[in-house]
Amino acid sequence: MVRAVVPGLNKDPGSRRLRWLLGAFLLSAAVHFEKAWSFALAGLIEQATRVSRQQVRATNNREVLLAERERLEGENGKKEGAIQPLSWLQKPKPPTLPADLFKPKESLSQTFLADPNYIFKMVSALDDESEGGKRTIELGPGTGAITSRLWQRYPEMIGIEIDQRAMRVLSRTVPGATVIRSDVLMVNYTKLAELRGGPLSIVSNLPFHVASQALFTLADHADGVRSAHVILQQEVAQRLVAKPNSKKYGIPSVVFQLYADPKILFHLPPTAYFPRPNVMTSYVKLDFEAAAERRRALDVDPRDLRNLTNTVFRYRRKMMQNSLARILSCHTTLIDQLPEEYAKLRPEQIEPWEFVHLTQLVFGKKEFPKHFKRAWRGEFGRTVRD
Ligand SMILES: C[S@@+](CC[C@H](N)C(=O)[O-])C[C@H]1O[C@@H](n2cnc3c(N)ncnc32)[C@H](O)[C@@H]1O
Repeated sequence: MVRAVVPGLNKDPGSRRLRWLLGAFLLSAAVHFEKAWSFALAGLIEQATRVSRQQVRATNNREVLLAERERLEGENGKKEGAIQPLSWLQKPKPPTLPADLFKPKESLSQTFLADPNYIFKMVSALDDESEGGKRTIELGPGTGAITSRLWQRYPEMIGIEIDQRAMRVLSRTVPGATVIRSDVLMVNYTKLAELRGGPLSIVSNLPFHVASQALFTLADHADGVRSAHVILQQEVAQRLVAKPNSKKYGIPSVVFQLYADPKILFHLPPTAYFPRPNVMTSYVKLDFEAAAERRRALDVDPRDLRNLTNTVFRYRRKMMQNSLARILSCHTTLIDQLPEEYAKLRPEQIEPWEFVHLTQLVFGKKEFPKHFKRAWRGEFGRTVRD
């Protein structure tokens, strides 16, 4: 065959090797051509099969969806009607952050408010009257969901944020706002109030992991704080307002009902945030100004009051005489043993003002002030023990 294709090769005896090479080349070309052809054929077949499989799947989906729609329409009494697009069954998408924002950190409790209606309601509830709102302080402004609206109303406000990434975004979303990089637990609110010319109005969607600590920090600086409007987990909010003889009654109930008048203003569902928390939340007002007179009349060292409540609530199920035994034996107190009226009670049965009385007895403070008794008489439906 090679001789026929290249006739000149026959005459040259030295070209025998060349003839063999040419023959081998033509043979391998034929084999490769066949292989390539079968590959191409296999590819075409595979693609055709995939398309038909997709079609089958799509048909199945459509049938399932239509069947589901008919079922639901039947349940709702709508037997007939125009065919709706299949997307009607899809759940609404949760709100997302704009593409250029960072990934929220769980360790910083970064659940950002995403519902403008709740933000509007939150800001509307504020009543700071300082010049330009210079005493308005936002704790943890994050990417500026609240700040952008707050700043329009209070251009002299200050934000306190720990995350530098959030601060970078804030400098773009609310360029005019002043934000300090700090930990909200480390701020000296008394000093800040002095610098801003009076008690502060705090507003915050508090990071959950430090929410209680942040509130106790504010209580420690109660005279430097006018009010705190804060979002808390509903569970924590309910503990602030719980009354004696209930499961939720505890240390926060005693401290904040004495130091600020806590009030739940409204609740927010998880859908108001991105990412969604798996708990309900509440917007709470703590009115430190309204409770100022009472706070001053308490006449106890707040640390003593805290020490006592912490001790007794650590042993919720124990009677006071047992849980306080160690304090009574360790400290030089005005009393050797608890008065009868308290001894057999459990901490959850004792009202906030009675904890003040107890602190004064145990830690040797002044006589329980008469006007204080009057102020509290009947407020919790009980009369003062004499
Ligand atoms: C629940 S997010 C609220 C963000 C924003 N205010 C909003 O509502 O969308 C809490 C914010 O507090 C910040 N944060 C967390 N721990 C903090 C701390 N110890 N001190 C200051 N800011 C903190 C987080 O970085 C985050 O921006």
